[in-house]
Amino acid sequence: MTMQQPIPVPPPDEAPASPAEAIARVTPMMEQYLEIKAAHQGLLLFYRMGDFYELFFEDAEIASRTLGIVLTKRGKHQGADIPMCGVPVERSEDYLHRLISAGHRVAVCEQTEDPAAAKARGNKSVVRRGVVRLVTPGTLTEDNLLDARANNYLLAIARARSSAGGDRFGLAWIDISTAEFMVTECSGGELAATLARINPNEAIVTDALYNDSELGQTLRELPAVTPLTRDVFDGATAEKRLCDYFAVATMDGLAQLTRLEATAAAAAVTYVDRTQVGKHPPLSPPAREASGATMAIDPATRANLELTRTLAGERRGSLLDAIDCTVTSAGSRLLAQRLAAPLTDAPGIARRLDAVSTFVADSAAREDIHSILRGAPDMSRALARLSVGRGGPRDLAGIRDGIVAADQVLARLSELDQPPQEIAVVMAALQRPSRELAAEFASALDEQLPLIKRDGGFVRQGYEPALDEARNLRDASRLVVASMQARYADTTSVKGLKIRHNNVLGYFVEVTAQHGDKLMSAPLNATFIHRQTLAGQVRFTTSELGEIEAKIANAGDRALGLELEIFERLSAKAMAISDDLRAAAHAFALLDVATSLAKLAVDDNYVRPDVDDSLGFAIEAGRHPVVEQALKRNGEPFIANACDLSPSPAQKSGQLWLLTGPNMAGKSTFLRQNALIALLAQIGSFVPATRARIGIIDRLFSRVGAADDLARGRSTFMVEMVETAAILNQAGERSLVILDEIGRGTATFDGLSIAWAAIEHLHESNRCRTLFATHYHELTALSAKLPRMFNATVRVKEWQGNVVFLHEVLPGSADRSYGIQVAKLAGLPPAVITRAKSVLSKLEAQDRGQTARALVDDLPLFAVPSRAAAEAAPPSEAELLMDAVKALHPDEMSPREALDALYALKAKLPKA
Ligand SMILES: Nc1ncnc2c1ncn2[C@@H]1O[C@H](COP(=O)(O)OP(=O)(O)OP(=O)(O)O)[C@@H](O)[C@H]1O
Repeated sequence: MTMQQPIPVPPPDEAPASPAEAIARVTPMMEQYLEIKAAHQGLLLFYRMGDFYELFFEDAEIASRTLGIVLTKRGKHQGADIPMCGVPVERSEDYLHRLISAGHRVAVCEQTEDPAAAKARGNKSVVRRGVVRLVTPGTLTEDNLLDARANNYLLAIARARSSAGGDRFGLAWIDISTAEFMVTECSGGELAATLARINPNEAIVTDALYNDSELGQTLRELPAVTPLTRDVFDGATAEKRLCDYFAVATMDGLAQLTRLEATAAAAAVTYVDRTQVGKHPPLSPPAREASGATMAIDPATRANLELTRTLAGERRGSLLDAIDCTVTSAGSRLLAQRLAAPLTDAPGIARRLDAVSTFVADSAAREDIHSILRGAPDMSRALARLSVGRGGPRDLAGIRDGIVAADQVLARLSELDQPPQEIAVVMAALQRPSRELAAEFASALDEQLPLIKRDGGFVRQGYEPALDEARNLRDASRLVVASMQARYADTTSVKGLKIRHNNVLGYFVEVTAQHGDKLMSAPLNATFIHRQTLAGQVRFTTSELGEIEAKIANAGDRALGLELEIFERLSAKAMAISDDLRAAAHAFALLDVATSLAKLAVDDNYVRPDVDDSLGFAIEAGRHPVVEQALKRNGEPFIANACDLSPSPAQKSGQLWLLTGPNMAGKSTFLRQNALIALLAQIGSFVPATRARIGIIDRLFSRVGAADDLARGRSTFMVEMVETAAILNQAGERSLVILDEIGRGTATFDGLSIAWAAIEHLHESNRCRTLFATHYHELTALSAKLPRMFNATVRVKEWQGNVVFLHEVLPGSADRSYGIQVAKLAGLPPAVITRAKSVLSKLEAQDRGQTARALVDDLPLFAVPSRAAAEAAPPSEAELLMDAVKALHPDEMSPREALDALYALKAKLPKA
């Protein structure tokens, strides 16, 4: 989060009295600057001066640091130098992008009058300036400031305090680049997961919330948080502000919002209004997201499962990257949205799966649609730019091409036999935009279009007679200038005479210095009026040239004016049907997602999952979508594994699988793959398995791997425990819980005890479907008492003292971890390996398993179904000695190690 300190603004009416104060006098320009800056505290002010945006004071220091540009000085303020830096207007978007990415907000201040008009008011008048827009991370529309494949959400968070049942939060999020507008309400406990799902680029909150000690931590996880005054979050005026924005008398017809949702929604539109300064980007009416409609996934789980980014922060290697075969930016955004919010209603999931199935079955249709979509433009972002006056001719062309593509897609879809519901909805949406509009745009727009409208040159010849006439006049006059040049060269006998143009003199006659005098003397000086003498050239004008120049300028201005008028007219026509265009754009995105998931299913051999309201979870031959692709690239196979956490008829709750197995065997992969398969199923995707039946999962939890969170002052173990606590406190019967090696980060017995107690809690209280991987083999003994617990292990083979990983998950439990073999593979020095082996054999001789079995018997919590096998007698000294000799590998020992081992063995003998 970034915040700026206010800069010192001088008292306005202070008249300079002493010489010192005279030095400190504020220039009129600085006075204007400070006034504008004072109204935009917390933002960097881009102050337009000619071809540059200048930044002053602390703004200049921040910008020069962030952008790596030179910090200079300009004049003095209160006796001190004013730090300054500037960015050229031409390249300002680049700089804006970097400032926004660094979490800053920028107020763009333009000259709002012609400098000539300011001069006319008096010599010392400053050109009027005003802020034309605020550029903030959550309110961007420019293509090059946005990531085409991700949504750019602004999120407003409103809180209702309650002493009784805990705080409630109203959330409203808007992507002004696509007009999406969503609202929801959640409890304090659900806030972190909801924020992680929405993944906003900027959040706005009240000052009070911003400074709240409890929430501060959660907010700091967000990329940018902007505190605003309370009036923006005023519940009493919320409805009115929403009505004003949507120009309706009541919101009832648009959306049914709770008061808290309306408060957040009103705050969001108020902020949009403020940042766009007077422009009014159209938004869809706020759509209410029912709570519980999507799978809750907390931030740690999202990060651990590497859904959209890997733990290293890369898109490559994430689940999204592995499954994204979309061909349009809007499709890619929709897929990311779906992955962030898997559904929890089985019929909704089935509708999505039906659409995917259609294109799995019909490869030709899938490929045809993909190739049409590949060339289709991003209509929703084009519309958004047009709506705030930042659109260009290519945005109009985008809409034209979008409608043409809609026709092509429709033609192809109508060949399908009985399209399923989602495709029928897509077809209906594609029919909506007016075909006449596309035809008109096609006749109005040229083939080659400039990026910006400012210089004209985008309307097709023949579209508007008045424009053609003005253009002809302008071009004919240019020809006249060319013929004048020939005539003047002739009459003056100066062969090299040229007629040129620049912005200061306009059209002028130019000769080399040696001919200057000739034109300045009679009789030629009656025609040629001297304007400028440079080192090598002399410049003149003539009254005839002046006249023709006026004609050219007039015709040019008129042509440009007409073109801009046409642009506005076409743009208004597009805006008038923006709902239809947006519906068609969304339909493209839906189709892109359905066809690309079908492509993925076919290419990677996925199967349609059965998703229902049971508590079942049965995967046959499941695979990890990301690891499988990585192995495939190296030509290696992925070993498929089954997993069944379904409740048995006798036991109504899901099973808990305890997975033991050597290091590197594939435990983490197995755990994650089952979570990812469930997630894929609930976004409506086929899954990497030969069969999958999944009862809706409402919350997904994972504790996988461990990372320090030093920024938050938490050690690895603390992070692990905080995440485990969240799971034990929140998981319910419909949750899926993935726990990987909890308790690993502390002393063995502490860790074992925590893991032990956590398993009991999950089994008895949470009763959720659970996968639990561990190296504490003692825990397998718990299956004797916990009827829904099932032991599974990953198989390895020992071969010539080495371990071979088979990656097969089977019933049973591992007896050892092969940690030393893995360490050997990793290249630990042989001496260390040998020593570790002898330490291990000693430790193993103490047999922790006994303790575990004893504990199982002693548990006060549960009834013991059957007594465990009688405790084995402790090993004799002779047995210990034999174990130690067995652990020796003479071939791998140096003479020195062998000697040490001999001494060690001797030391083990009972003292005589
Ligand atoms: N089913 C599989 N088929 C093929 N290769 C696999 C499979 N599962 C895992 N692997 C490979 O084995 C490597 C190790 O897997 P993983 O990290 O899941 O092991 P682990 O048992 O969790 O190890 P540790 O206990 O040391 O954390 C993976 O990076 C992957 O390349």
